Amino acid sequence: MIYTVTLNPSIDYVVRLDTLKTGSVNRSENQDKYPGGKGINVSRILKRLDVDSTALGFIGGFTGGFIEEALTEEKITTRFTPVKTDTRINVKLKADQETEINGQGPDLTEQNISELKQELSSLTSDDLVVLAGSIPGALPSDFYQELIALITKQGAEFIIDTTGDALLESLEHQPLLIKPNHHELGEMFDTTLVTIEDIVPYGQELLKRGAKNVIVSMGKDGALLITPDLTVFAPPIKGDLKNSVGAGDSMVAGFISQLNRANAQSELEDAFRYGVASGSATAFSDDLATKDKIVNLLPQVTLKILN
Ligand SMILES: Nc1ncnc2c1ncn2[C@@H]1O[C@H](COP(=O)(O)OP(=O)(O)O)[C@@H](O)[C@H]1O
Ligand SMILES: O=P(O)(O)OC[C@H]1O[C@](O)(COP(=O)(O)O)[C@@H](O)[C@@H]1O
Repeated sequence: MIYTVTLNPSIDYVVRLDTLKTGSVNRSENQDKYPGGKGINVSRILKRLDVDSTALGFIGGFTGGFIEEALTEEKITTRFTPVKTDTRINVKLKADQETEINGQGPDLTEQNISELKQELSSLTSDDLVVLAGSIPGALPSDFYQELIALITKQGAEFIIDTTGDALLESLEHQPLLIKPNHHELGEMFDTTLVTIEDIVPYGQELLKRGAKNVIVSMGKDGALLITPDLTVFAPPIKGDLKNSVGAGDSMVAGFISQLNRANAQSELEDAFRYGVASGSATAFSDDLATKDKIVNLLPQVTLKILN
């Protein structure tokens, strides 16, 4: 079974307007509300690709209720830990540029924390846990380390999609996949990465530190897959950008959807192909991508083997 853990879910409130004038009253053209948070997005795309998962995490208040209902409507299994304060609302402003305001996160009690850990207490070596997104301020910054200890003790695998020290500290526990974007990768090493030649050595460094596979996403400039046996570049697919929120999560989900854990080279290449199609399909959609959109883009994915 695949479990996704979203410690800090959100309603993504997408507001579309022509231009955004700060310091003035702006009128939106239209707006939408979507269940969000990185693990939840992974569960939503997996479902669309006919792969079941169970969504875990902290959820609370009327905003949490909206998310649970939306996921139930999409037939996604949830086993969220209920908390007293409201799940955050993240504001995504789509004007000539995309601007995001991501909220803090709910207050959590010791009881909430142990209930979430309890959900991870009966994993087996057949299970894969996706840890994705920011850690709410109410939790210690090394909270993912605590979850990783629980997961690996039971022989389950994990994928982690987060940033900074939380990501770097996870590497020695050999995540099956990590997927920083090139800005996040640069920040981790206190540098700026632009070209493929800049990025590859840092991706390889993440492998050396323990990651089993690394994808470095580069937004409209494509993506790199770096494994111990191959380095592959996927040039960007051309299309009209509608919404880049969730493109990275879609890429992770597309990749996972094709893994049957044999880890063969061709399997990783196919998984990467699905990842790229899923990321781009979401970038070209208002909400997360549909299966049709992903499958239609697959023939446009080209892979350039760099070694
Ligand atoms: N404007 C775009 N055009 C084409 N593909 C895109 C675009 N934005 C994102 N993608 C695809 O989705 C992937 C993930 O997007 P990215 O923005 O890098 O992730 P994140 O949301 O984690 O920052 C990219 O590597 C690319 O394959
Ligand atoms: O947990 P964080 O880092 O605040 O990110 C949460 C936000 O990221 C998203 O999951 C989108 O992530 P990506 O664009 O990286 O795929 C939104 O749904 C959500 O609002």
